[in-house]
Amino acid sequence: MVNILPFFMGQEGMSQMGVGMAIAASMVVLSMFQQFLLTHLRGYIEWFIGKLFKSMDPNVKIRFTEDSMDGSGPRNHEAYSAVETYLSAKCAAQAPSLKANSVRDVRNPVLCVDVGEGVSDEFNGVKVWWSLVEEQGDSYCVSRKKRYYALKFPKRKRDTVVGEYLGHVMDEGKAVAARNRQLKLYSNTSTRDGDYWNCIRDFNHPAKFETLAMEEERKEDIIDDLIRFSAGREYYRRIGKPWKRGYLLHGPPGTGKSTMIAAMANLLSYDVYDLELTAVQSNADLKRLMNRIPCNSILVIEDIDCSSEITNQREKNNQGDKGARRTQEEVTLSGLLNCIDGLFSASDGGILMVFTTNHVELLDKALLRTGRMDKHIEMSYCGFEAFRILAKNYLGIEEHELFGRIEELFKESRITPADVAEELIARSGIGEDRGGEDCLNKLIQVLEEKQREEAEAEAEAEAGENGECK
Ligand SMILES: Nc1ncnc2c1ncn2[C@@H]1O[C@H](COP(=O)(O)OP(=O)(O)OP(=O)(O)O)[C@@H](O)[C@H]1O
Repeated sequence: MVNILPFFMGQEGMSQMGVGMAIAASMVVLSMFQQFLLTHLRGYIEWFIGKLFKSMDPNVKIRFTEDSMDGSGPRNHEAYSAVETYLSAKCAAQAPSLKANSVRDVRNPVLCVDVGEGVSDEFNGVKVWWSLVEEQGDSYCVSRKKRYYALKFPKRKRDTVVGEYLGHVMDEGKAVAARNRQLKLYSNTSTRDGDYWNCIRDFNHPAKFETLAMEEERKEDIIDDLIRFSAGREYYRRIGKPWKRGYLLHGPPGTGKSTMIAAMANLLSYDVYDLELTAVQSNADLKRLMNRIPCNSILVIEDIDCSSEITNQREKNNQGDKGARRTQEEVTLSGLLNCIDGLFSASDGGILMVFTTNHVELLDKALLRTGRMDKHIEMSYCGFEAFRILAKNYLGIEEHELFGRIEELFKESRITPADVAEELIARSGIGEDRGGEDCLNKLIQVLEEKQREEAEAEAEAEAGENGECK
């Protein structure tokens, strides 16, 4: 192709055009440089101003992120959940806008603040402020929003907040979560391959200590003991003993032993491991089962006297009638004692053992001793104080003119709380619907009847004795 530009523009024109192009190019380079410089300078200035503001800010901020998107792993989520549960109680009272989250294995929905909302808290005189923040995800995952709880507190209180308050939030959050947990009931199953625990169902027994018919003072003593036990992490660590405690509930049938176990589980929020001793095949299987009981659980062995190998075995051994017969394929008293002694719980929580029997006199003394059965509770016939609780539970009656007569009768006749409950329950639609007063009159009749029977039995026994004497 022929270059015709010099023909039209001449040599001078050409050199002017070269200068123009050079100027244009340098303008472009300059503007690019300016843009580059400005962007970096702006970034630097922003960073500097941010730093300056931060250094002037009298508060410190800590983030608790929702999940491990930042690579900090599952422990991060544990802290987030603990904060959320801890704050749920504060939120209910303070936050204007709340969200209810349904959480797996938790009975009630967990309330939390809505995004952008906050709640305040106070600890040892230090006021702190919590808020829930939501941020857009990073460039790789823009659609995924990132959430975190931001804790703001005064810089000068850093030691108290970091050193004490955060530990308090974690402990309290975990404790609240444990309290709200859906309890489970487990039972042992025997197979050809050995024995194992089977979750039968959710444990939803409604029994509570408030509704348990028992003298107030004894109830308070038991509640106090249980609460001290469940909060005994430091105590058991200090004295160097496994975190476990044994209860023996003894008394006639229908005096509330099973009801008390349910009340204990509900009070402590412990799962229940109901051990059917007669179904366990050997000492080795028993040991395996016991070792699989997690902390924060109640191990229940009901009617322990009904296991023939367990009751007063030492006496039998001394007489030599059982020792020779015993093989490895059965649970023995010494096997049970070893398992109880070897039961070990981690420092995360305790294990409560509860044994029940209708015949405490049949139990071997080795089983009854402290360390195995630390607290013996006699569940006995219904007294007037216990009756008052039942009347309140079943009839909603706290005072009545018939109470005087009932009190007198309770002094003279023996009736179990289960039998009293049976008389009072009729009003709640089970059986014929009687009024509260009718129920009390019926109870009086039953008590009078019992009194008569007991008097007759006594008279007969006396007559028998006199006859023998003659
Ligand atoms: N102390 C009590 N307080 C409240 N209710 C009770 C009490 N004792 C018994 N009851 C009532 O009687 C029923 C039977 O009681 P429970 O099964 O707890 O007795 P138990 O002592 O375990 O009997 P068993 O030795 O036969 O197993 C319960 O469902 C409960 O309604």
